[in-house]
Amino acid sequence: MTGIETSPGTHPALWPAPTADGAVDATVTVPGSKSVTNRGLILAALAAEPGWLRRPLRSRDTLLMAEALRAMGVGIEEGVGPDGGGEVWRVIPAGLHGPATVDVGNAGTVMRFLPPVAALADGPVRFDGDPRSHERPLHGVIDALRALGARIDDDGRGALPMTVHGGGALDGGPVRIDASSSSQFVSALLLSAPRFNQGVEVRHVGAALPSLPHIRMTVDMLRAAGARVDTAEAGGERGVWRVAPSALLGRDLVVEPDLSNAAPFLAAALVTGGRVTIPDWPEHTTQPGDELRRIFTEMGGSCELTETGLTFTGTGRITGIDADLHEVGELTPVIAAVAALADSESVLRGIGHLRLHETDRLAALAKEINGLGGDVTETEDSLRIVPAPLRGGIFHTYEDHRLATAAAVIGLAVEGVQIENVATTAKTLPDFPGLWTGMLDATTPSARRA
Ligand SMILES: O=C(O)C1=C[C@@H](OP(=O)(O)O)[C@@H](O)[C@H](O)C1
Ligand SMILES: C=C(OP(=O)(O)O)C(=O)O
Repeated sequence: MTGIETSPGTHPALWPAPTADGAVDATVTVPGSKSVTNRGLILAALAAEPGWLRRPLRSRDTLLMAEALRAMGVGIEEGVGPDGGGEVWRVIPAGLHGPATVDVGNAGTVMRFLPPVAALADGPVRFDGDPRSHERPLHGVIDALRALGARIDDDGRGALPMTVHGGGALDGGPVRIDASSSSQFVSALLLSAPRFNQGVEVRHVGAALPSLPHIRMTVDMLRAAGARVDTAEAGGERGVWRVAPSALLGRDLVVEPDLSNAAPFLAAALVTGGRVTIPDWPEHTTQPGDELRRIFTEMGGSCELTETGLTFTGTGRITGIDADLHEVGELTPVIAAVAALADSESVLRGIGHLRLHETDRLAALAKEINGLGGDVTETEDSLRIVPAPLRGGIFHTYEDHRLATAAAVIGLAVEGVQIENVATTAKTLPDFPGLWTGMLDATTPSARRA
């Protein structure tokens, strides 16, 4: 399938993935949600008054977002809350200015959510990022912004690098886009739309739209900031979202833990027959990671949501799963890792769009799990994972944070897994190796398996 190439002998640092010598029994405080933090930053930057983000995620993707907004004139002060209770960012909106340059890294949220903001700036904003950012689809945002009145120079591929020539305002209005390759096209247009002269009406045309929970997150956060949004769920047309022009409120937003980044830790409970508690798991949330409760329960564990958080308990026995992950695609790598350790076959469906994520995740997962002796086959939009005895070896990660955390899950049960460039986890999870070894250190001898 799509070529995932590795050149022998050029491995950036290899991290020996720790094996678990017993059942984990730990409480793991997972840092804030990437998706909530980056939406929170945009909405606060576009508001009519200052706002706060409490417990924001401080990782590569969110720092790139903050830096880009600062480059356009927004004030973002990073500090500690008055009660000493964790990090707080104060966001002070200001007129949006160009010329500015934006480094998007390999952050989908930065490369898609910021061009509509840049269209409101009063000068040119140049966008560029990691080599992979040139390959990730952006046409939905570029074409839509042009249709809504923006001037954009790109090289004609509908991808980065590009310059958005902000004109100080944008007409807005109705627009049709094909967002089947990324839900972030829709979220991008909706987030800035209260500041467009006519708001926006986005109509998705094309094949099925992935990651609907992330669009719900956009809609919920817009409404919480005072925007008026019409959706199919509120009685509107299917595949159509309308945002009215309005001022946005400055909020005091507490960022939820990143439930997708809780995945490897919950998986550790499943794989080792142990128990992991994630504090502050929200009772209601739009984060796709909430689906892990159902998915990992089906794979053999059980979970309990209490005031302390979510406690997930495994039995040490893992059952394969047949699951459509179209709406929760970013959970796939860790679920695939667990499936590779299961005692029956798994099929993960509806995930063709993952070929356009940080790397081609279907090709990368198949190649790397098979490199350890696994039996994974890909179709254009699915993975079939058949149990097979795994052995140690190098797990390449292709600068994909979720490939690295997936490898760590396999490493719990398989001796000698070496993870290439584990530092790539910093895209969304600061100090993953520290959190991971901390979880394993907290394994109590009484909880260890015989
Ligand atoms: O809006 C968001 O915060 C996200 C939407 C999803 O993107 P796609 O729809 O491109 O999969 C998800 O995979 C990504 O990690 C975060
Ligand atoms: C797809 C992902 O990220 P991005 O926001 O870069 O699209 C992800 O985090 O799994």
